[in-house]
Amino acid sequence: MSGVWGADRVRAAEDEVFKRVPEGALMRRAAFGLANHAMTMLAELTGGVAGRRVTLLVGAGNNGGDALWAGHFLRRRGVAVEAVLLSPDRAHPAGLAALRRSGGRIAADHLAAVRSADLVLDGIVGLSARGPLRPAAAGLVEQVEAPILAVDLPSGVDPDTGVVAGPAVHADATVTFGCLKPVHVLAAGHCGEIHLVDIGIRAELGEPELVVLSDAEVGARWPVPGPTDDKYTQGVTGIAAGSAVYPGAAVLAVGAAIRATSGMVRYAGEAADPVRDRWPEVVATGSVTDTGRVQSWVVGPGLGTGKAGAEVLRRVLAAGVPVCADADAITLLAAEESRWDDRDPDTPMVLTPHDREFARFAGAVGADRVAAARRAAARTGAVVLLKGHATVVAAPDGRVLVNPARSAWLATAGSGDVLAGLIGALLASGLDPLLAAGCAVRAHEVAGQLAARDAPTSASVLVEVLPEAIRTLRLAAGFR
Ligand SMILES: NC(=O)C1=CN([C@@H]2O[C@H](COP(=O)(O)OP(=O)(O)OC[C@H]3O[C@@H](n4cnc5c(N)ncnc54)[C@H](O)[C@@H]3O)[C@@H](O)[C@H]2O)[C@@H](O)CC1
Ligand SMILES: [K+]
Repeated sequence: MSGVWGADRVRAAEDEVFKRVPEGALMRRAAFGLANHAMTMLAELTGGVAGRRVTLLVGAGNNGGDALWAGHFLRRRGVAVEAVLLSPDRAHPAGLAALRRSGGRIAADHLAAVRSADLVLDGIVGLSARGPLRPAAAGLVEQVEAPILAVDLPSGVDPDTGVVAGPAVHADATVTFGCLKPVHVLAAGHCGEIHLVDIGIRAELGEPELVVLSDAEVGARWPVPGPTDDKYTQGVTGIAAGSAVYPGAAVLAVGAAIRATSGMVRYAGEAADPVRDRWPEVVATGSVTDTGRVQSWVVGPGLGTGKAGAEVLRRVLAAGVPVCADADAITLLAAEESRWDDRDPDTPMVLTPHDREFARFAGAVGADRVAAARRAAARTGAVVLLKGHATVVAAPDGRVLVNPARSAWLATAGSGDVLAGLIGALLASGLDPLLAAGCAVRAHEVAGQLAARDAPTSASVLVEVLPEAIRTLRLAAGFR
């Protein structure tokens, strides 16, 4: 489990450490780790470090200080280092002196320094950054052709929200210090490969603000049958989705639930025939009232937002079992406040909105996606899974899981139906709703990778590769 802490918490932890350790010592430790990664990158990129050139982009604060100190360590290993000082009067004095002592140069011609580099270190701004890159820095970054190693975080990306509101660094790799910050999981695409350098603040950080589940953790939690299990004891998933006009959503959600666990799946709705044709193992009926007992319901995909859909939602919410409400179910809940009352507030619920659906029941998402999801979860008493490139899953008690996307292949029609089916199956197995949603997102993501293999894919293929995705997760957890 990787913990993630915001800028304020990191600063507070650093302040605690400064009571015992001089400020400069922490920075030198950070910069030494940074220089090591720069050396590795240089060696990989150019087959050796002799005669290689590193250019430092140095801003006004300690982030620039890190870059200058790293330049000093690189100089000592024979690398040619040039520093571009974006705010010459405010460049970190000790870092600047160290770089000068070891023979590093201050660039007179900024453009030439950037263009001649084999590797560029982005020390423009770090944790105290506000807003996008300013024009001078943006102009230089645009001219960089060499790989960029971001110091702590890619400059121009908001440290706490990952928002990119204008020009920003697109790093090939990022070396961060002490812990992961929200930018690394919410804007992973701007960070490249992320390396963490320990600077001894972990003990002062306390409980993480966000958590990223690893493949191994998801694999370890994935429900599998034990020797005494039968089809009922593993949890029966009910799927109330699809319609005569839109049977596809039902077929996909049912398929995902079937492949997620070995438990049983029941289907209720107008698409019973196509569902049965595709998935003979499903017990399919026309209506939720005829369905036998289930341990969870998935309601919403392709359901429709008319009277019939509303009645299905009402019955599902009143069933007293965990519910994953997706798509049309969210729209129905948003349309009429009183529909929330059909739910027993103690029964777990997972809502899976994209931004537009979210806005319907909780207001505009805004720049801070984590805060928005947390707010909506607290208000509804449900786990809120806010879809996006990074998926944010918030529990009513304030816990938040984030899944940083590794690609965008999952942005395809029907992908959400598959996710809903997965969540339903994990809820039926008895997993805590936050974990059910978090584990489902991860499996969905891994399935997306396997399905796409660098070419566009489809939701049907996602369902096909689910067993392989679960196998991958379980392998990561050491199950063979
Ligand atoms: N506190 C410490 O001892 C340590 C700090 N570390 C480094 O220090 C960084 C934080 O340093 P600082 O708090 O000095 O702040 P930054 O280096 O992030 O920013 C410095 C200043 O840049 C200006 N600025 C803000 N947004 C800007 C923008 N968009 N464009 C241009 N300028 C902008 C502001 O005046 C800000 O105070 C961390 O990210 C990390 O790299 C590490 O050395 C570890 C130890
Ligand atoms: K930076």
